[in-house]
Amino acid sequence: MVDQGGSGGLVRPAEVEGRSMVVLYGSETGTAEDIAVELGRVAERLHFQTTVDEMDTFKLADVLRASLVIFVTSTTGQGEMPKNTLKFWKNLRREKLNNTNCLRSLRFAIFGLGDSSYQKFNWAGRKLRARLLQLGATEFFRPGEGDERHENGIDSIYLPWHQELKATLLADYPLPESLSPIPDDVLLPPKYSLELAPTMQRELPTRLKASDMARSLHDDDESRFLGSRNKSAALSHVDHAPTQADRAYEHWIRHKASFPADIARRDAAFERDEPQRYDVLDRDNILKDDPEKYLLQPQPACLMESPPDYPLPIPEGHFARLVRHDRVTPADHWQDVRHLRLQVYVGEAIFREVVDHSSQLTIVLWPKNYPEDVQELIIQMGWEAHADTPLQLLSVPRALYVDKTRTPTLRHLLTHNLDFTAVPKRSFIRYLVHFTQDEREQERLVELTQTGNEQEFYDYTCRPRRTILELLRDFPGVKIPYGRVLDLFPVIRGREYSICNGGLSLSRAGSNHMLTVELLVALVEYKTIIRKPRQGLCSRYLKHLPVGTRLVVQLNAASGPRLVVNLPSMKRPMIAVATGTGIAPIRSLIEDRGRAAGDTLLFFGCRNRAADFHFAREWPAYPNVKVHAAFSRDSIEPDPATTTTSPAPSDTLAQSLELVYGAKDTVQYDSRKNYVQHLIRKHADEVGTLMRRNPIVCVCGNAGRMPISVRNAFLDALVLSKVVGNKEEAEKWLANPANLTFWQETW
Ligand SMILES: Cc1cc2nc3c(=O)[nH]c(=O)nc-3n(C[C@H](O)[C@H](O)[C@H](O)COP(=O)(O)O)c2cc1C
Repeated sequence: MVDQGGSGGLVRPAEVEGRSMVVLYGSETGTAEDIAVELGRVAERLHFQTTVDEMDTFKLADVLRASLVIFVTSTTGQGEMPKNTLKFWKNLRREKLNNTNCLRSLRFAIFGLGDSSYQKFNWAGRKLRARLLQLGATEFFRPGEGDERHENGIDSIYLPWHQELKATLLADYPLPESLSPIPDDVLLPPKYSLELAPTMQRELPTRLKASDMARSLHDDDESRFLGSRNKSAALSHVDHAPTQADRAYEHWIRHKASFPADIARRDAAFERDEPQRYDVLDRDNILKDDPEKYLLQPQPACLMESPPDYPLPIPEGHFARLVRHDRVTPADHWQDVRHLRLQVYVGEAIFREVVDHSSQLTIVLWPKNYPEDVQELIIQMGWEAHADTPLQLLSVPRALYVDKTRTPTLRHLLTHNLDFTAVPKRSFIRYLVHFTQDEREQERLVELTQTGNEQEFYDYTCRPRRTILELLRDFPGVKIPYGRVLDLFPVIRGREYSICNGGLSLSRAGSNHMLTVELLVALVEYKTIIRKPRQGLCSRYLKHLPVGTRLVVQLNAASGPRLVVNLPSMKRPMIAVATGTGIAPIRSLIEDRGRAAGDTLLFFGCRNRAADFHFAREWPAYPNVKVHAAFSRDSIEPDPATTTTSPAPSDTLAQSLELVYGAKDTVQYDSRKNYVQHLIRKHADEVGTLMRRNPIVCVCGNAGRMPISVRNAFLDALVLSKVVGNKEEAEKWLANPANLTFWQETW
């Protein structure tokens, strides 16, 4: 019988004086964090007193207290440090530390994670390492650089690196004779823990327990209100009786710091109202202001029971409500793209900032799990008896947002906080060996994670994008103790999207300090060898999200320079390149710059004119915006400048490039394709004219090849339009910030 709390029969690391390890990570989407946690486990097995945490939680002085420090960081943006390292990194870069040798007592190792399709491969790790060495720190082990592009992903480099690290640690920091390392097959105590709440606490939320998980937020808050009213009545014998709706609403507001109560009261009417379903058609310019509404298909029917829209206590979060949800690509198109509109309460300060400055914003949404998936997992694991019992959380991962004013249940954590539809990591599978009595299952789980079987592990997990829930279905003997869920399951992370509107369309509903934020989201769906279509958690969540759903979101400034700061910046010419949903931040910029903006050249790439030429009907409303669209799957349209006896337009271009470069193979030019880079070359004269006028140049869309091809096309266009004489000069010209302001947002 597996111990459900999961705390029996554990071996703890011994306390050896002066033997301590700190593992600090910087991570955007959890990969580096996972590796840091695994390295922490390695250190614990070698009896180091170990701490694993985000870089930003540590001061330099704290770092110096540990005998050894391992840094694990991914690279984000264009060679940038992850968000949760920025404070630490800023401290480390202070000028006054230069030439002080202040880190001479620090002994460190570093593992960087990156993707070699980015120009600045692993730059975060490299920058960090260079600075640590500059400040006198000593590297006790060679640096590692994992590459997502490698055949087996980061593991191809990480696995041998961490084996070697382990051997180095044992050799250079030997254990006292009385101690030996804790073997890999022995279970360590959980890092995070929870237990059933004491009976008194359990009694308070019984009304919550009894209610259905799919209830609305109002019901939920009402229960919470009634729960807390019972509690205060028991304590003070005072029982007020305001209307339930008012109390529930007040309760909701008071718990959310970023939403000032006075604004909340004023906006109470909005909260109670149904979302407006019909346009007032006699409003001026309704068709012009909202043209996309009249092109779209009806909102898809919600086929699944939605997760409850309980608001998570997200730091610096804002309340939002989904007010429109449309699929914008035809049902038979390969890609399901959604246009969402949210009303977001931001408070006066942020509202002013957005109105006064630009809307180069991103929005972060936290997806949730569907009740039917949660129920399946509960049954599969045999957690029915405890699923709705209030829990006491003793220690939780940093990114787990739970409302401290209530005792959550296991079902609540599985719905709102834990991601069991993620692809299982190796450490997860290794853990499971302890939780099945079936020898064949144990054998198979060990086999999957053994050194040398990386290919098999990838074939089972990453390639088919098998989820944790599916893996658990394959191993019915595995029964994870509920006490281990925080240790085993990854935390649901927010997903960041560029907003796709700006200017007045963002802030016109401004009387209540409410922004109307639009998103253009391509739902991620894969076909793999597993028959069931694969979906990312957020895509699955968004796909069925009904209008009216309430969410808590974060708004962040997008990376890179502010492009619309004053009138002169709006009057600057702009060359924008976007592919697919990369048009989102560009549309936002175009709306911000308004109709009197400087000349704008937009190169847009998608598959078909009819299916995914997003916002096509809006562009003619902007007199200074000229659009060149490349439809990669439509046959190339005939160029009126050429006759049937002339070479195809692309061939003509190839010839002119040959003239410039002297030989065909010196340019990466594919004469039979129709992508944005080909249009940039084709319209080199227009590009050159704007390039001469100190433009803003933006590239948004897929990471990987696209930005590199676009850059090459710009180099060619600079030569073709005679801005410079040759490609070397073009390289220098493009790199000089005096010639242009460059902004890239790729993902
Ligand atoms: C938006 C974005 C930007 C990225 N930029 C870079 C980059 O400039 N250089 C690089 O080597 N890798 C880059 N990567 C790859 C990540 O570093 C890599 O996927 C890593 O495994 C992510 O780890 P994390 O989940 O801990 O953040 C980028 C990934 C994303 C999603």
